[in-house]
Amino acid sequence: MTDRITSWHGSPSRPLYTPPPGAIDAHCHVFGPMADFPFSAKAKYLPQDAGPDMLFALRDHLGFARNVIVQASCHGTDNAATLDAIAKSNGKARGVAVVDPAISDADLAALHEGGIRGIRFNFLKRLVDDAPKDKFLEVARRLPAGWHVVIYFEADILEELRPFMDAIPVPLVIDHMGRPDVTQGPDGPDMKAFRAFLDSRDDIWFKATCPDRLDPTGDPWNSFADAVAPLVADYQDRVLWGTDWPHPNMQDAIPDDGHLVDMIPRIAPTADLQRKLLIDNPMRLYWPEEMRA
Ligand SMILES: O=C(O)/C=C(\CC(=O)C(=O)O)C(=O)O
Repeated sequence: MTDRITSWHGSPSRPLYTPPPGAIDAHCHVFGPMADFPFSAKAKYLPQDAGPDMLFALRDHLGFARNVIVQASCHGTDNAATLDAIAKSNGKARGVAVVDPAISDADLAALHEGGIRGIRFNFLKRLVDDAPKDKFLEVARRLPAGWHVVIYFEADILEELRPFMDAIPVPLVIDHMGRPDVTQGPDGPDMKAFRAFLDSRDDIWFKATCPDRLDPTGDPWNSFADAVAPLVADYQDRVLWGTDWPHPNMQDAIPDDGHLVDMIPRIAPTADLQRKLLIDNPMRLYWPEEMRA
């Protein structure tokens, strides 16, 4: 691994769709800057810098108000870059950390202070060397109050992960719907299995994200729109949306972020659905104190 890669669009279009005021991009990342926050020795990709200034400029360009920054695997379990971006956001960002499962309770509390509200378990073999379920469960059982667990896996291991996920005692948020094959359509086996999983607990949330990763037909990602719109309609109180900027590992098919935003009205066609997807749902997970006010 030598060359640093660029996986994001240099001049994304302005979306045709205007998000409602207060809209939240609930899945994005920061990379570095490397001089301040070196990448992990175990990183599977080495990106160019994509720090908080760039993220917040994109947020404004696309018409969003807040970000949820998810620790990317290239930073390993050192959450300093994510915490730095949250600290620079003037309260407009919160985050999801990746931790060493042996983390102390005091360090978890410090992450909470820094704006973290969940931890991520990544089961993609191309991104992480190992994913120790027993240790993950142990830390999931002692998270600060109100936190959740984000899980990233591909559709072919959903069933295998079920006993593990069933044992996690806090809400689950599934990245990119567990990467279904969207070309199977809304009633295909992958979507059916994911729906059965969602039906097993009412505290499983998911991100209706990443048409660029999931739809091989390419922009405008019609298969994604067809497969995902019914899921959003049927589980409208537990779905989130995000850009996935800076699109780790997408250097060979970089999406235009403006076009990604234009997917929103196709999967959430009414103002009511859009408010839930972009504001109410992410606020409940990441800024619950403002919901109670
Ligand atoms: O971030 C994503 O949405 C997806 C990723 C990267 C990733 O998860 C990570 O680096 O932690 C992927 O599929 O390569």
